[in-house]
Formats: sequence, structure tokens, C-alpha cells
Amino acid sequence: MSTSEQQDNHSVAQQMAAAGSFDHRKYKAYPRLNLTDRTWPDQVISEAPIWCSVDLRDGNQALVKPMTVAQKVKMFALLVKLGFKQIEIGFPSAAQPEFDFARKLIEDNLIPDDVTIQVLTQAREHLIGKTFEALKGVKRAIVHVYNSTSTVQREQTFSMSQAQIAGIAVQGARWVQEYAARNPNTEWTFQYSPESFTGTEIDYAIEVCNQVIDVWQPIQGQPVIINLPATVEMSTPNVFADQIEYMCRALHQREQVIVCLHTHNDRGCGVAATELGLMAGADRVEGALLGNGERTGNMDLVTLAMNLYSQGVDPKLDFSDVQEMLRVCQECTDLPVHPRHPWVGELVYTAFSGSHQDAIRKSLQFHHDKGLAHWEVAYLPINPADLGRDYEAVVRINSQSGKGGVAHVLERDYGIELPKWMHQHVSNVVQKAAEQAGSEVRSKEIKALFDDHFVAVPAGWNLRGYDLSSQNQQTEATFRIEAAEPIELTGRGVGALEALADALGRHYGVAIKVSQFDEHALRQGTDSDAIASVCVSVDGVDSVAAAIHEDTTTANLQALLSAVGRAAKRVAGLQSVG
Ligand SMILES: CC(=O)SCCNC(=O)CCNC(=O)[C@H](O)C(C)(C)COP(=O)(O)OP(=O)(O)OC[C@H]1O[C@@H](n2cnc3c(N)ncnc32)[C@H](O)[C@@H]1OP(=O)(O)O
Ligand SMILES: CC(C)C(=O)C(=O)O
Repeated sequence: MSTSEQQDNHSVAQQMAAAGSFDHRKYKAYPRLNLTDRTWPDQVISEAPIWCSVDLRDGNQALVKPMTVAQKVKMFALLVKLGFKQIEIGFPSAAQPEFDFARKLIEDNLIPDDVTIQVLTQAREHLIGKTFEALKGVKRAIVHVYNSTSTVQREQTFSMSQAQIAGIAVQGARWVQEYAARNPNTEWTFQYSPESFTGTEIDYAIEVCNQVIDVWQPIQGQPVIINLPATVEMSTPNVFADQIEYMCRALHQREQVIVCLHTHNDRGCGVAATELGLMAGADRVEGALLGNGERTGNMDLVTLAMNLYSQGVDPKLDFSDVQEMLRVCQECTDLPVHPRHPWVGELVYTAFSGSHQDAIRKSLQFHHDKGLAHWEVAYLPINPADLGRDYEAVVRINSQSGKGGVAHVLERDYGIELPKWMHQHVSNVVQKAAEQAGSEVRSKEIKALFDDHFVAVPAGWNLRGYDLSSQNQQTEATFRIEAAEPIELTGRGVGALEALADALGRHYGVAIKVSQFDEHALRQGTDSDAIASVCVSVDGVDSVAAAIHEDTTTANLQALLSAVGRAAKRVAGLQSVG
């Protein structure tokens, strides 16, 4: 490219940037690391990493309204309850509430013996001094010092050379070491982050980290964490994993160094990058509940932990009471939770669509019948009940739903096991209501529709009583029916239903044939209640009804009577006689 072409391109880029035009040519591809002997793709995550929550620091610094001390105490208690053993509690040198919170935890003895607090500081002596002041008297703590090492920050923020920036890191490490030595009653762990690591030339990042490790000398027993942050997520997760594997190979005293990941979610892959980074050799993970944090957030601890859980790996965190976790997070951060948030959103175990509902219903039944050792249910990667969720949310009905879903709701909520031949009839009614409403049809409304359209006795078709006598498999019967004028009919057949069909057929001069019949005990209400469903053909016109009664025979007969009564508007013969 000629110099003038380059100038032209440059000025085009400047103009585009100034105009804010939507033009991808402003951006360039992230450089790949040429790691051809990578081993991470073959690794499997078989145990939980060391977790560290940064909700109270990275999460907090990203809030419109940072948490008050009281909110921080609440969040800290939640994190402890969830099982976090390492918790970054803030940046004590940044603001008085941050300092006060650290003091409160220590002075009020709020830190359980098995929990270690962590604090963040820049590599500046007065801030490090203040940080140690905030930690006075603590049993154990991780002091996390950072400075930015990226090309952009070196050139544009700090105007410093690589050596000068490495000098900040080394000096910061020395200060931390010196201040710690002045407080020997605390068990100290040191942590260093080459902040904006993903914007840093990888060999330079290695150089800086190794200089810090050389100051701290973990080999002499001093625990050291090297945290490799995707401060801004800039690449696909596989590129990040290559970087982590490369770093793990090159760090001094690797056996003594805990390698930690701290990913952000700018490209929406924070969790994926952390997972691949763990496969690439990292030991520890920092993140925030529900992915709170700067910009698009930190890596979501809940998602990562539940991803492990769903693979049969003990996450060493307890999310059995998700509702409580959501409540505290919302109270402390004032941020809503998306209904489709992985694993914990309100709608993530809900199927509205018909084919999903049908598969879930059959799969749950299969799982139950076979008593499978492992959870394998269509569309439900885990059992929602593990997170304290009930099954009501699993199938909800709108116009996208199908007959299987409607049947599922009636069975789940009311113990009504619709026979298969009835599914379509009931679904048609619910579908119409859903289309008219243009929204969800709730369980109670579905039950009301079922009652109105199938169970309610049509006026004039109420069974008042019956007498049966059976001989040689033939039943002779008398039925008392509350028609316009109460009537008494007699009939005969194999069983009571056939006898009633016979009686009605002869009375009205129509041909009545029972084509489908089903009956079962309801598990809800009194034990003896039965539900019967009948499909009859009256002069070739099909009609369906159901009846519920404590006496099974009454339920059967009433279902038949109601089905015939429902056909009355469509069959001439039924209208002409009382
Ligand atoms: C990616 C991350 O999340 S990193 C953590 C970010 N979190 C926060 O910043 C929240 C808390 N921070 C704060 O409240 C403030 O930044 C404080 C209290 C720490 C410092 O406040 P101030 O000194 O007033 O301001 P500020 O942060 O802008 O300081 C910038 C100076 O620090 C230097 N600096 C910035 N970061 C570092 C670092 N990590 N190590 C050493 N020096 C640093 C800059 O070069 C700049 O120097 P200059 O004044 O000579 O130009
Ligand atoms: C301080 C560092 C670890 C940080 O928060 C980041 O890089 O995102």
C-alpha cells in the first residue's frame, strides 16, 4: 500500500470513528497465539476450582449505587452461606465505606474460620498502606495488587515503557511484602494481576508475572496467586485457553503458584472462556453471582457452578435455595435478573411450546416409571426441584402449546388423567381460549374450561338415580333423569352404560353407541371421587363429556348422559322429545 493510500485509509478511519458510523473496518482481528501443541482440548473438568467471589468488589464497583455497609454485610453472609471460602470484600483504600466494611467484618468477628477475605489495591504505596491498615487484626487475608500491563494502557494511560510498567508491578509486590512482614500475626497470601492481560503481549505478561513471582518466592512457603484477567474479553474462548496454557507452562515456580482466572463477558463468553481456561490448567476462578460486574459483567459464578453440577461434578457451592440467592442479590445490587438467565431465571425450566411439553410429560413419566439412576429428561438438563423450583413452572400454556401440555397441567395440578382420545377435544377448547386471550392460560383457567366444556351437566340431563339388576351378564336398569319433566327410562345391555345407551336410544329414537370410555380415581379431593370420560356417537354425531362423583357408576352414567345431552343441539331427534 502506498503512503498516500495509507494516509487516505487513516483519515477514513478517523472520519468513521468521528461520525460513529457502523463500519466494521474500524476494528481489527485479535492476534492468535500460535500454540500448536496445545493440550487443553482433551482435558475434562472433573472437580470444582477454588472459588473466589468478587461480588463485593468488581460487582460493587460496577453498580450505579455502590452497596452500603449494611448491604455488603448481607451479601457477605449470602456468599458464606453459598459456600465461598475466598471472598474479595472490596478495595478498602478506595472509599470510607469500603474501609469501614473491612473493619466491621474483622471487629465484629463476622468472618468464619474457614473463610479468607481478599482485598484489592493498586500498586501505589499509600493505597497499600491504607489496605493493610484496614486489615489490622485479621487472621488470614489475600492482598491482591494489580497494575495494567496492556499495550493500550502503557502507551495511552501511563505513557510508560514495558520496563517502567514492570517496575510498577515489582515495586507493588515489594510494598505488599514489606507491609505484610510488619503484620506477622496474619496469614498472608499475595495475589498479583497483570490487569488488562488480554490486551497485553503474552511474552511480556509472562515477564512481568515472573518478576513478581521472583519477589514473592512462593517456593519458600508464601502462597501466591497469579490472576490472569480477561479485563476486557477480546477473543474467542479457545484463544484465551491457549494463552492460559502458554502462561501455565512459562510461569516460574508453577507448582507453588495458584493460577487464577478472572474473565469478563464483553463477547458473551465469560463462562466459556473460564471453562476452557480451567481445562488449560488454571486452578482458581474469580467471578460474581449472576454475572454482575463491569460492563457486561464478570464471569457468572452461578452458571459455572451449575454447569459443573449438571455434569455430575460437585461444585462445592450450594444453590439449593435459588430464590433466597436471587432475593439477596436483587436487594443488594438493585439489578433485575433476566427471566432467561441460565439455570436460575424464572422461565428457564418452562416450556410453552407443544412439542417440548409433550416430550417433557412423557419423559418425566418414563423417568418416574423406570426409576432411572441418572437424570435424563427431555428439555430439562437438571431437575428444577434441586434449586427449590416447583414443577408448576415447567409446563405453562399459551397458543403455542399442544394437547400434551394441557393434559400435563390437568394431571399435575388436579389429578385428572385425561385419556389419550380426549386430549385433542380438551386442547381445542384451551387453544381457542389462548388465541382469544393472546397470552398465557393459567392452570385454574384450564380447569375452569375443562369443567365448563366437559364436566358441567347440560340442563335437563341430570341423573337423579338408577336401579340395576344383572343376570347372565345382562343388566336391566331403570334410570331417573331430571329432564324438562322428570322422566324414568328403562334399558338393558352388557353393563350399566350399555343399558343407559339403550334406554336413551329407544326413548329418543336415535342410535347411541359408546365409542370411548375411561374411568379412574382422582388423587385430589376425597379418595373415593372418580372421574369418568365418555365419547358417544348419537346418530353418527360424536360427543364427549366427563363426570366426577364419589360413586363410580354414577360418574360413568352421568358422563354418558352429559355426552348425549351435549349432542342435543346437533341431533334433531334429541330436541324433539322431553
Ligand atoms: C479492571 C478493574 O476492575 S481494576 C479495579 C478498578 N477499581 C476501581 O478503580 C475502584 C476503586 N478505585 C478508586 O476509588 C480510585 O481509583 C482510587 C481511590 C483507588 C485511586 O484514586 P485516585 O488516585 O484519586 O485516582 P485514579 O485512580 O484516577 O489514579 C490514577 C493514578 O494512579 C495510577 N494508577 C492507576 N492504576 C494503578 C495501579 N494499578 N498501580 C499503580 N498506579 C496506578 C495512574 O497512573 C494515575 O497516576 P497519575 O495520577 O500519576 O496520572
Ligand atoms: C483487578 C483486575 C483483576 C480486574 O478486576 C480486572 O482485570 O477485571
